[in-house]
Amino acid sequence: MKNIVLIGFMGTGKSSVGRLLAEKLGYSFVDTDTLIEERTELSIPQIFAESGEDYFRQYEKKIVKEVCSRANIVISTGGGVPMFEENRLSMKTGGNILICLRAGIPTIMRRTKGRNNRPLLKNDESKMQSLLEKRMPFYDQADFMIDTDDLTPLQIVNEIIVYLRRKKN
Ligand SMILES: Nc1ncnc2c1ncn2[C@@H]1O[C@H](COP(=O)(O)OP(=O)(O)O)[C@@H](O)[C@H]1O
Ligand SMILES: O=C(O)C1=C[C@@H](OP(=O)(O)O)[C@@H](O)[C@H](O)C1
Ligand SMILES: [Mg+2]
Repeated sequence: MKNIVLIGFMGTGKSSVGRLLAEKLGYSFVDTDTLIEERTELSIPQIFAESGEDYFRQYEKKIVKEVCSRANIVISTGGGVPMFEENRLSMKTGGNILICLRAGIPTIMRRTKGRNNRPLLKNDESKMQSLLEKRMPFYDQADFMIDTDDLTPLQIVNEIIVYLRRKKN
């Protein structure tokens, strides 16, 4: 069976929704950031600080390729993953289903405020807006998109399950 891959900007809920979706579907769950942290034994901010973003992106590409070639897993990606052609190819391999979670800037600010685990998020609304705009065309390549502003993680999971059932029939 194919994998279900969640993409989207930071704070849209990929990690939390992915875990819950996997539970509901009886699939395994992999979060690419968590796997990178486990393999390197470093936190994401430590990797950025010690080795730089380019090193992180190379490592991320290897991890994305590896997990996307597996089966029956829900994969939550980091927000930068769809920006790279190599990752887009890895994610589409074997007919994986790509689901994009969306949220507006106020929601993203609210959900990520007070956390310092995202080195690219500087609590600057206009920078966030321009990064989101730059990335939007790549997020839009997903098979299915959900606006998460007014939904709980459980409601989002239910919407995804309805979509998957409809797609199957
Ligand atoms: N639909 C939602 N409603 C309210 N809070 C949410 C929702 N989705 C995620 N969150 C919260 O927002 C924060 C960021 O979510 P996370 O899953 O880490 O996002 P991402 O992996 O996309 O960066 C977490 O504290 C999470 O509990
Ligand atoms: O958008 C990005 O470039 C990033 C998003 C983060 O993951 P989340 O989207 O899960 O926050 C993490 O991979 C890293 O901080 C870089
Ligand atoms: Mg995440």
